[in-house]
Amino acid sequence: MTKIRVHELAQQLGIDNKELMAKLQAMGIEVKSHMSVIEEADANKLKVPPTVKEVSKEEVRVTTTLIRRRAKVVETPAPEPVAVEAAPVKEEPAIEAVQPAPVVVAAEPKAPPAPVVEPEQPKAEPVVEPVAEQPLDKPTANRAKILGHVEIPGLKPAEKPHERREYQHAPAAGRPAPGSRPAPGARPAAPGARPMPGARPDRGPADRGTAGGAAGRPAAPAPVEMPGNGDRKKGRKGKDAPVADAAKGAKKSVPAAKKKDTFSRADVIEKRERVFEPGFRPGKGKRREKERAPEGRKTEITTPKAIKRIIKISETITVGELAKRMGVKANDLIRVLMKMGLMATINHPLDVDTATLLATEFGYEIENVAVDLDEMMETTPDAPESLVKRSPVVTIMGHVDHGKTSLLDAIREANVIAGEAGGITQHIGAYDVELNGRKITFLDTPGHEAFTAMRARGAKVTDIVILVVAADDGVMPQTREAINHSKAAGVPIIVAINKIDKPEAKPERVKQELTEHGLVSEEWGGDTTMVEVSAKKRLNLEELLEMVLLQADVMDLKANPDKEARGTIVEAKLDKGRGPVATVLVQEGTLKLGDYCVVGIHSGRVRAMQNDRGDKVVEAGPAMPVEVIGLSGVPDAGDIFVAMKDEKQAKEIATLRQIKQREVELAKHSKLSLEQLYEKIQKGEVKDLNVIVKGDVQGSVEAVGESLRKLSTDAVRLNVLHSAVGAVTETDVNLATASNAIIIGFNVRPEVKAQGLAEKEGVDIRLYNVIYDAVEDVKKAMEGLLEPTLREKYLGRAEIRETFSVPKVGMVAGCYVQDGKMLRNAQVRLLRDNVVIYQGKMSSLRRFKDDVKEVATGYECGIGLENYNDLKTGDIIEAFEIEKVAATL
Ligand SMILES: Nc1nc2c(ncn2[C@@H]2O[C@H](COP(=O)(O)OP(=O)(O)OP(=O)(O)O)[C@@H](O)[C@H]2O)c(=O)[nH]1
Repeated sequence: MTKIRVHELAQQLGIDNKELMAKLQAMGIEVKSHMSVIEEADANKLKVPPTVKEVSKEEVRVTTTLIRRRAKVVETPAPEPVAVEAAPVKEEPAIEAVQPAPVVVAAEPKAPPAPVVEPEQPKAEPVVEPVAEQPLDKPTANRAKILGHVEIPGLKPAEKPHERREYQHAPAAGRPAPGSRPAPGARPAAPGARPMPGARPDRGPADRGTAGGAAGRPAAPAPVEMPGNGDRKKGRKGKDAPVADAAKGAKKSVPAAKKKDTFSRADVIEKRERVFEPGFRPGKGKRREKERAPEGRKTEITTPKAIKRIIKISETITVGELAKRMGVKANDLIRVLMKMGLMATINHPLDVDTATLLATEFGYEIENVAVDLDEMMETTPDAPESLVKRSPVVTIMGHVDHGKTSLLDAIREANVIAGEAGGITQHIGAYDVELNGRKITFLDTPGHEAFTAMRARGAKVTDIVILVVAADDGVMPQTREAINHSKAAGVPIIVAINKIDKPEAKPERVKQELTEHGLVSEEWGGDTTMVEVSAKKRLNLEELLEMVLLQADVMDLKANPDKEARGTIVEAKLDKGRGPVATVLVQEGTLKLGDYCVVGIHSGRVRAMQNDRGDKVVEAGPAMPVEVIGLSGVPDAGDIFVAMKDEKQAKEIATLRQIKQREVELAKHSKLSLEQLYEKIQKGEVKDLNVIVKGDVQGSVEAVGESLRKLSTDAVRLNVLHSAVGAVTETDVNLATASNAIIIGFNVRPEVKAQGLAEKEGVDIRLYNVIYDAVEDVKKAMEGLLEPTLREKYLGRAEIRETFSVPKVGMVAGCYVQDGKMLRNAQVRLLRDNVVIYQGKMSSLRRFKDDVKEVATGYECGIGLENYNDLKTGDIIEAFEIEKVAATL
């Protein structure tokens, strides 16, 4: 027998505890307090009054989330007590007991028996029936499942959440929802909860009736779907599952059905494809099958057309770029390269041969466009009859202060004064002088530096060199350099012995000294023309020019003026008003106004030209210097100028050159190093080993030079191109670049700029302080036996500005770091006038009073040298590290 506590019963009856206790006592039931327990049977007696003053609730849904409930007392005649009892106790009431409840109250345990809805009861059954008849179960279930997540534009916004909620609740159909317990409210609520079927005009009267019934009640139809849901499920459970299933199907089919009305088939397919089944695209008949067919097929590897299998490169290409162009992974290329014995990264530049090997592996071909470029620029040799005499181009060289500039000026002025075109002379880097109706072109950049720099760029401009030697000074270091540079370029020399007006002038002594350098005067039976001149007094200038013309005659200088012009840039600058301005020395052909041209990496069109006197000219023939306006950029001195008729071609070449320049910079490789020497000798690439020797004293320079010359073999001839006392200079590096030479420094160091240039140009500078080592290295390299070398890495240099004597420590130098950095414990060299006077270790490096690890450029510091005290102001301390470099033979 179940029992119930007094307060629970009081709560159920809606009276307070005391009232209930009084009632119980009146009935003869003993209770002590509200916690006392009474029999259920006794309790039931209390629950059945002759007339029930029932507290019911009137509910009004104010908004979708808010329901207003008002308690109201309904005086109703008591229905059969059984049904009343069943409500709270029975969990699964029979379908017969289901009372249509006023809406949501289904959740209330005290659902009132509702006569209000009595008339609707018979309509409750048919509600489900028409839904069950919907023939949408199978196909719609599928489609609904797929499309359920898709935004359905045809659906009213209010219906969407509704729809979704139903879907969510559907799986709970098997168990009684909590809200479903008060069965009485169940079924009639369902149609109200589901306005959609009801909304369909073809739903049948029952449906409409139900919907109408629901609408007739205070509760709004839409929000009440939850209990309705549960109720319907209950109904299904209680009666027959198929009906419920059908309901479920109907439920789910609703969007599908709706969609049918509002969507085009294409919409659905498009969505399905986008959201669920990329690749799904039903078509009509054969087309559909055709489109679907490839899905099943295996991926075919397509072979590019033959034309696409050719990859054009310009000298070099990086691994990454090659991979991209072949459409393969860079890693695959790297793997193949490793098999070929080359460890490469993605940015590693490959030369044409390697790229060809690699490309062949992947079925591609490499075409070197650079060759094409050369071909494009190539000129057909001129027919002998087309060649006409041209004037010679002269460069003046000589030692400092021997009078180069004075001589140039004197020649020019004399010429101007001589009544030539006159006017104000312009500095354009080159000028013409005339003698007896014949022209001579002088390059206005005296010294061998410019000469060699141009040569290093591949330009061969000068026909004749005038070597100026001061009669009072004789042959000096730069005189020797000039001789060597001219010889290396294979340019004939005419010697101008200057300053003969000076009383102390000794031209004979000069001639004597020159013979030591292989220049023997014609007077003495040699083949070198020597003219005694005075720039100051303008003595023998004409004679000198005559000699130049004579030499030109001997050389038989000719060019074809009747073709597109070719020349060399002598000078170039960016003019604020005129843009890039370049002086071109036309070497063959005739340059005309309006010609298109390509110069190095630039192209352009000749918009204006003027000569060295500032006159506008419309054309310039061979050996004529002319200032050109109209280039796209400022070229470098030494760049080759080529005129062409086709603008497109000019632009194309310039672009290709830009690409090539970039690639060459990437592939910066050394011109020739001792390590590569043997390999190159073996390949037959090197027949002459050119060496430049620089040393601290003449004796050692000669000794090194002589020892090296003796290394010449039948296979390789060793040429000492130039040897001199002093540091390795930029000019030496330029000479080495131009002649593919190696520089050997004996007890000297390269100048900072020379070091940088050598690195840029890939010139090998070898420094020694034992002659034997220098000679041995070259010998071993020639024999292919060069062992791993210890190569030093330059760190920086500091100038000694002051010296201090520190007790117990010795001499310390107050230094200023000019370049790079000073590192404590680095190896150092002490240079006085670029000659090494000490080599050892740094013992201390300080800034103010603190020991520091490193001092950068632009800072001052104190440096002490290990066991060396002979420090002087103006000396240079050079710091370096020794690294081991494996010979790459
Ligand atoms: N007496 C005399 N002095 C001359 C003669 N030629 C040049 N000089 C003087 O020598 C000095 C140097 O002349 P430059 O023409 O500047 O010599 P440079 O070779 O061009 O010198 P750098 O440009 O420094 O290499 C000047 O003071 C000239 O006046 C000459 O024929 N006779």
